Amino acid sequence: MESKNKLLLVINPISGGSEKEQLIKEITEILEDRNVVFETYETTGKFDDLQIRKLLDDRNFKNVLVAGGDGTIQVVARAIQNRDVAISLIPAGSANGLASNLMLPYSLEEQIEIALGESYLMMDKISINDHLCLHIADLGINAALIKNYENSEIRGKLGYALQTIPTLLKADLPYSFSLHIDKKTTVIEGVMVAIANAKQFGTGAVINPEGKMDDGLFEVLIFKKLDILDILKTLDENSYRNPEFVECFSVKKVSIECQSNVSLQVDGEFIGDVKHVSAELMPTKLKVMIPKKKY
Ligand SMILES: Nc1ncnc2c1ncn2[C@@H]1O[C@H](COP(=O)(O)OP(=O)(O)OP(=O)(O)O)[C@@H](O)[C@H]1O
Repeated sequence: MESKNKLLLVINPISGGSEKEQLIKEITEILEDRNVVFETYETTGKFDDLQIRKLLDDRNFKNVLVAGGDGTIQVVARAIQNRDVAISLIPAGSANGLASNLMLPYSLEEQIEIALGESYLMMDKISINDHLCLHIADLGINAALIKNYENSEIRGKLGYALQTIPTLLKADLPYSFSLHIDKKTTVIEGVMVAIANAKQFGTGAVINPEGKMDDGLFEVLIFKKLDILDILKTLDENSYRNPEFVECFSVKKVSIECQSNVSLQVDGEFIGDVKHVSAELMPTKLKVMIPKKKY
């Protein structure tokens, strides 16, 4: 009785700090115009993954269209687990890190066309200290900045900017990391270790130019110092990377020990201050709808 192509629209009403009434109205109009059978679920911030999982199991949806930020995409990906259900995106968060890697068009019409299209990517998933990572996690100065931002009153880009100097002053740089890869241990000093499935942060900084989200590998990048020129180069994907600034390993698994507690963030969410990080490719992938031209 249920249509195989029925779509579940998941909307986060608070993501990106913007009202969603107009967005819901526009999405609804486009889907109705195209005779798409769909249901809408608005997140509440509580047990959303369980609620969405129940909807997927009860109603046989094959596609979930997510209007939200990276946190909302995470919730939906956790609900999907290893089910044969695709995820498609309408970027509506504050940073939209994952969406920025998929080269999605700006227009809502085109985003929905991609959601209803045929092109998809089987995206790798990483488990990091038992947290799902789809995009980029990091250990060090960027995660410390996210922690301080989350504890501060001022939101948005200004909020981040205001936390930069105090974060740098408080940080005990450089950190000392021991990386264990394929039974080999490398001890290295740096300001940040990134564990990256994708190429770039939502800000546009391309920290992992070699990154491919469907190659069965992820990158571990050790940023050795805070060098403004080298940081600026990350804004240009093709620029030369100074090996004194960043070192990169492509892996399926890594464990990292820190000499003292270091901040960890996963897909933009601060996780905690940790001494140990264990990251491993998960056995299942996530089907993500993408534009026809390869991302
Ligand atoms: N109805 C709701 N009320 C309050 N919080 C909610 C609601 N629905 C979802 N959330 C919260 O929204 C967060 C996810 O937001 P998301 O990352 O998608 O957007 P964002 O604008 O990028 O967020 P942030 O600025 O926090 O990164 C989760 O912490 C989730 O618990």
